[in-house]
Amino acid sequence: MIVLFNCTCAVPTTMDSFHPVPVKVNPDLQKERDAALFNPVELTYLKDGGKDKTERRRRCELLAINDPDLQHKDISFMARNERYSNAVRKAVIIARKIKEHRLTNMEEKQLYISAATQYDTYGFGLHYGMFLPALSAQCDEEQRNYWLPLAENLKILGTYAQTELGHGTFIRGLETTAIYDPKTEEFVLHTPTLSALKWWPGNMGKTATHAVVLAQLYTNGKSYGLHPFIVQLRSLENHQPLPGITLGDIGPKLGFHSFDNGFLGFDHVRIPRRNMLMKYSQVSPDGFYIKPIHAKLTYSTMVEARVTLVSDIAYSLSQAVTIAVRYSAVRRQTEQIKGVKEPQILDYRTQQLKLFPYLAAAYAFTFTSFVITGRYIEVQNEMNDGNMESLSELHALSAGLKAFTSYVGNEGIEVCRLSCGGHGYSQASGFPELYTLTAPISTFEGENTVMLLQTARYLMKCATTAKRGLELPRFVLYLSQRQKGQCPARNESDLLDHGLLSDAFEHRARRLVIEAAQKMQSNIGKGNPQHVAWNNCHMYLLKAASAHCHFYVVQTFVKYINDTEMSDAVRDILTSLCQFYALHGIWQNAGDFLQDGYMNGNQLDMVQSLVGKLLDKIRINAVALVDAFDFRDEILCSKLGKYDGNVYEAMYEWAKNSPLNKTEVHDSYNKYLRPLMQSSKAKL
Ligand SMILES: CCCCCCCCCCCCCCCCC/C=C/C(=O)SCCNC(=O)CCNC(=O)[C@H](O)C(C)(C)COP(=O)(O)OP(=O)(O)OC[C@H]1O[C@@H](n2cnc3c(N)ncnc32)[C@H](O)[C@@H]1OP(=O)(O)O
Ligand SMILES: Cc1cc2nc3c(=O)[nH]c(=O)nc-3n(C[C@H](O)[C@H](O)[C@H](O)COP(=O)(O)OP(=O)(O)OC[C@H]3O[C@@H](n4cnc5c(N)ncnc54)[C@H](O)[C@@H]3O)c2cc1C
Repeated sequence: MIVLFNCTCAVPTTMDSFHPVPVKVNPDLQKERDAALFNPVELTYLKDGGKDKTERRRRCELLAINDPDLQHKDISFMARNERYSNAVRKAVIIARKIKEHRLTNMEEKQLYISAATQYDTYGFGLHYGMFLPALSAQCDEEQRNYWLPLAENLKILGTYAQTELGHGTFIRGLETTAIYDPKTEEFVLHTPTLSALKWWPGNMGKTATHAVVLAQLYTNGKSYGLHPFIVQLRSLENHQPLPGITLGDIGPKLGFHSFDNGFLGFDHVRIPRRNMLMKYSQVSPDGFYIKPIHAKLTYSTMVEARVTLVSDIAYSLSQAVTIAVRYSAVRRQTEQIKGVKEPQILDYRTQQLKLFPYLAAAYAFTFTSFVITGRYIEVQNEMNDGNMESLSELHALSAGLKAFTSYVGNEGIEVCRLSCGGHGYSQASGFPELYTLTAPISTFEGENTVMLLQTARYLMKCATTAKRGLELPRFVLYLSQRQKGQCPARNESDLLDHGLLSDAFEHRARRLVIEAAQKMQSNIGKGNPQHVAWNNCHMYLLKAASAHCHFYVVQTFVKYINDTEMSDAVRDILTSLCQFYALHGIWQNAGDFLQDGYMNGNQLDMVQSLVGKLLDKIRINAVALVDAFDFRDEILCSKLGKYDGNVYEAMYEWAKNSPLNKTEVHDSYNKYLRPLMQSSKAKL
């Protein structure tokens, strides 16, 4: 995104403050920073995993931000074709620069890419985000040695082609076929119907030369279900689609305008036998099929992607609250006392009630993303040793958390936009790009309702296991514990206890999981087949899965504060934020806590009163809390969320760049308006 305005008034950064020292900071924002009760830099270090890591991140970001080759006009002022072309141009430069800057570590590469692309999508997003992970996870040794160097060195560009026009969720129902022909030792890929066209894969419309294609495998006349194949789509000489392959862009979408999501059809396309990715299942030259050690290993690329999306949501939500909180500190509205300055909108309780729950959620999700990423790595290591025991647990956890956090994240970004009034609707705010980039996370990598139902399916099994007194994995161990009678809180100070708050969410999750399991049992008891009972119980199952994820996030937030070393000042504010996250969650879901008498009306009154009191504690630190996310202006890409708070100047400068302002009088005046207004017999 554009960097013109932000750089003009900058002097070099200091070590502790990453932000260029502006000529003048809006006094309202300065006042907020002066009043904060903790040093935001400390929290930045904590969030990044230490001062060294923060400095390394800042260095990577600066490499991209200061690079003249990566500059361009604001994408808001570009048409789709130009955006696509610009994204490809940048992707190519990024690849070259990563080498030049010798960024070898994956985290550094990601930081660099995210600073270089900012609010736009990355032109090789699917190549790095899914194609390479799919190859890494699904190729056998020999295939890895062949394909990975080609993909890593960008000799081929890939995508992940799973979804079809007729099926996205129900992947067992995908129609593309890969029929093995032992005579030639080839698979024949075919699209038998219109609904079998691959539809949606990113970077497929115009960019990719290859795809990992998910297709139904047939050999010796028998169907063996979905398997991954690597297929060349376009010529490496002239980029033309290869014979038998139909390719194109699916057209404009709500967002992702720089992305060429595509369609793909096969007309009996032959590929060598060894283009089936054979780490887990194989077809021998004579067509003999060897099945995988776990039936769902083909789905592993999606599990990895879902884990990553939890961090992405935390990042986007952090950006949204940074914009909205800073803007709310400098925006003044509605005189309260005649002649006295209008208050900062951040002082309105309603504004705080809009923003602070999402500020707290942004931190909660950041800490949750650390834990789930750690768990992913553990399970991955176990799987590399041939132990698949924890795959189901990881699937349930990642599917549920991806859905839970993206629901809240999308809602939060929209609430932040609304909280900025009219200016939130301008592209200058950054919200339209941020919202449309984040919105599809609720859909892709597994539609959210469907993902929560997958978590519920796992929880139902765990409830049965618990009932039988058998052992459960750690993250669902609470299901085997007895329900505690009533919430023991007698006064407000009891309700601030992290243990008590976590217990309340645990109680709610256990009750709702058990309730859903009972409803299922009674539905089946009435003679309903499993799938009918399941459908009848959707409302209980969804609630149970959501409550489980909510508990997981609260518990993770509490544990993070308990287990992490930090200064008293930072601990104090994170403690308030965590209390607020939990209490606000109880208040918003009061019915769940009252329904079985776990809490009573008096306790709920206290919860509500505490939510109000904690608003003050957060209010004084709100700007410092968003400063601690440490987004440079060039990354935030928002005129409302600028670090210096000089919002109106920035908006005016930005608007002047609108292509409509290129000429004083637009062409349409001479074409349409002038004839209309100057004709004596104008007909409308
Ligand atoms: C220089 C280098 C730098 C690197 C930088 C990197 C930069 C990266 C930038 C990235 C930018 C990316 C941009 C945007 C990307 C967007 C891309 C989007 C991609 C996609 O959307 S891909 C398509 C995703 N599709 C889906 O997710 C489909 C969802 N559907 C399903 O997953 C399944 O069909 C299902 C789970 C809903 C149902 O499956 P199925 O019918 O087979 O299963 P059942 O319901 O019958 O259950 C059977 C049992 O299987 C278990 N199960 C299901 N899934 C899994 C799994 N994944 N793992 C383990 N187990 C699984 C069920 O739980 C059942 O178990 P049970 O024991 O029988 O109960
Ligand atoms: C921006 C974007 C990028 C994408 N990129 C890729 C890509 O790179 N590669 C790729 O292969 N795909 C990609 N996809 C496709 C994406 O993965 C699918 O759209 C997604 O998995 C949802 O599937 P669907 O479209 O079939 O939704 P549907 O399943 O048709 O969902 C429609 C509705 O039906 C409901 N529903 C469906 N099944 C059930 C059920 N069993 N129980 C209850 N309710 C149900 C859902 O909850 C939803 O409300 C992308 C999609 C988007 C939007």
